[in-house]
Amino acid sequence: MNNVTLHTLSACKQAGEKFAVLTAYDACFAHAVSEAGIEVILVGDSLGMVLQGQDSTLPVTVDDMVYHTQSVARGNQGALIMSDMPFMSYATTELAMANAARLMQAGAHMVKLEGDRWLADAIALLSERGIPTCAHMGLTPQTVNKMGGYKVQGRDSESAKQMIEDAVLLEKAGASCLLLECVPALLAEEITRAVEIPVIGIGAGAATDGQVLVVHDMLGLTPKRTPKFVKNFMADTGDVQSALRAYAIAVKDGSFPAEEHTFK
Ligand SMILES: Nc1nc(=O)c2c([nH]1)NC[C@@H]1CN(c3ccc(C(=O)N[C@@H](CCC(=O)O)C(=O)O)cc3)CN21
Ligand SMILES: CC(C)C(=O)C(=O)O
Ligand SMILES: [Mg+2]
Repeated sequence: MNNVTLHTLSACKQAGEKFAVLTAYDACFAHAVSEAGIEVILVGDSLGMVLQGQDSTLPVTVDDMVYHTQSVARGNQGALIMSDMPFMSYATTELAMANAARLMQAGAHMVKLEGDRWLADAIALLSERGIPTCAHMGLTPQTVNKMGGYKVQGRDSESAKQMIEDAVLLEKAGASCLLLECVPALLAEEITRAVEIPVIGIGAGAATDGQVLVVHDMLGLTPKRTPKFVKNFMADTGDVQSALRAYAIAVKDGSFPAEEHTFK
């Protein structure tokens, strides 16, 4: 695969072609995921739960994210690397600048921040300084204590309207990408149409421009109950490389996510 850039993702959106995203936290998975034709690798702070056994993403540090981003960058074969900024590492614009710089120097091509309109200042600053950003909206796991659990967001008309406005506002502030987690499919579709930047979904229906899953979930390796939006691609394939390819194909041909993976 040729090197994937932000331009590749925008071109996908314009052509109506779907792109695939998976997490990877180490060189081995980064190699396998990028070789399978998956456009974007997410070095997610979900590594706190998946690798460290924590019960939320809050304990993950910038040092953890730097270590895993460096490992992923060494194994990567041409995918775009997006790294999560962990809890409180972008609480002020100064913190955001210093910590995003560390992730970019570790090998990220873009950083992801969780929030809504309050992210505008940090996104504007990072973008002006040459760091592309993805705004992660909807279910934002770093605010699990405020949300009172991992719950679908944007179900009432007021919060849905607010989410659409905030998505447009963050695009205007300079966001290069959006990620929508656990929102009703119709709302995700409306947001995807309302912005020109590519939109990645997880538990957000089939209308977003890209789809993401945690790689351990789609390989059936997660010991706990997995969320509704997860499909085990290992079940019908039997080996890791085939499962990764089957996921890439299913995202591109629109067969994943299906109705059963989607919130109404
Ligand atoms: N292994 C793993 N996979 C993930 O997708 C993931 C992580 N870890 N850690 C960080 C966050 C946490 N995420 C989660 C965790 C639980 C639900 C969940 O249980 N959702 C309910 C929806 C409940 C409702 O209807 O409001 C579900 O039934 O799927 C969703 C996202 C997504 N991320
Ligand atoms: C679940 C995805 C979107 C994420 O942010 C992560 O893996 O940390
Ligand atoms: Mg995350």
